[in-house]
Amino acid sequence: MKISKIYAREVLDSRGNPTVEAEVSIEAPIKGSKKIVRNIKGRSIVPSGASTGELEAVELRDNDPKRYGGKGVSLAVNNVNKIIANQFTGKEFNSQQEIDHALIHLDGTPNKSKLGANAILAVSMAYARAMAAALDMPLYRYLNKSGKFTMPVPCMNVINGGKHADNNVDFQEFMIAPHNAPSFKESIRMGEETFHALKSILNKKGYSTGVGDEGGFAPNLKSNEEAVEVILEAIHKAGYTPGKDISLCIDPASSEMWEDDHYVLFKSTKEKISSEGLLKIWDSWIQQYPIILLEDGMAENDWEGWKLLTDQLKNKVELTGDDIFCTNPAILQKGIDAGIANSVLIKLNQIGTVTETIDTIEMAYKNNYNCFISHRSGETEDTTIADLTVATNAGHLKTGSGCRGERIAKFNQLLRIEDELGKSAKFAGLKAFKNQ
Ligand SMILES: C=C(OP(=O)(O)O)C(=O)O
Ligand SMILES: [Mg+2]
Repeated sequence: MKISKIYAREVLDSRGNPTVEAEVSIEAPIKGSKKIVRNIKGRSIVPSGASTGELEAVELRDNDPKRYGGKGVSLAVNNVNKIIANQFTGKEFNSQQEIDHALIHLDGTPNKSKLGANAILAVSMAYARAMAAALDMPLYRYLNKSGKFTMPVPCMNVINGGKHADNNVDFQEFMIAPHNAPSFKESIRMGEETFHALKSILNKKGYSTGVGDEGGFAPNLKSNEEAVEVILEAIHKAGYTPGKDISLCIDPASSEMWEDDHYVLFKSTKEKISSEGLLKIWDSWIQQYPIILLEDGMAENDWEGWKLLTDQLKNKVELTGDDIFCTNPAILQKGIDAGIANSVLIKLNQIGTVTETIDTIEMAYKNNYNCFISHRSGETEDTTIADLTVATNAGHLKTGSGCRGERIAKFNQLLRIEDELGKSAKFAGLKAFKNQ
């Protein structure tokens, strides 16, 4: 189908920073007629990270201090409106791969630094939406290749720390995974009930119930362990059993704690820890607490630490690589060859096209790695990741928790998808996680 228009504008993300929204219109034939066409428009918005991996595709920002402190996206928007629109309007593409490879070629750099991954991904995702609409199918069907659909366990980030909150908690994300449920709908209910119980526990203890970037609470606590302990208390208070009904996932975002050759608990005690020391912490946490997934347990530049971590814990929990892989198939291949991690975090804007994201997912599956689909800390109402999770049968995703609209948008989209699929979609449950 032919592209009739491509247009981008600057809109806002959940931190109030500008980001790129693109609209792609295509000429779709009306059923039964080859000549009469209708214009179908797809629209999508790109999210933005704060604790980013060094090798992520380039998010093009203006660097003009007078606009959003240098974070404007007018260069990326112009690249869509001037360069991509000029090249692609009137052109016909036969598949998502074809347009995405044309975008990669037009950019011509290895990390999408010329046009910006934010410009490229906005167009790639908007094209996917336009195509899905033109083919009269939901996005999750358009992105699906297997004919099978799985509803994911929502890993809900209920305590925020690290770079995502102004508190004293060093580790970035403390998530609950309500896996002992018959459906996504019930799983979300269990998660939200726990979230509400956590709020009342924090209140009673005199802690703040203000929230961080991803919607989890962001209290000042006595220690990082206390974050886990109040969550376990909340699971009990909500009427569930930790480990049996709801387990924990942790993303300490270790790259943020990495300084040359050691880690620093940069927000609490300022203590310095070696890779071996950090591994000891994870090993004892996994023995003490019902943790089923540890993301970025080591830093992106500490491949030796990652190897130690993988060798010691790969048969116990899911070890997900975020900053270390950056959703990049070439880097993931290196990780597979080196025996690092057993799961990969999937963020569309780390790599910059829908096609490359799916390439990474397929490579992971072929090598017996899990895929954990993820939002960014700067999000919008765009719900592409909800459809992507169901389409790729990833079985689990993280998209924040209970009280911020840009996170709820993904939950609501998953509720819609489950409702629409009815019995044909199975809830992933605990087996979505490696080693469970
Ligand atoms: C979602 C994350 O944060 P950000 O979007 O800030 O990279 C993460 O580190 O997994
Ligand atoms: Mg992470």
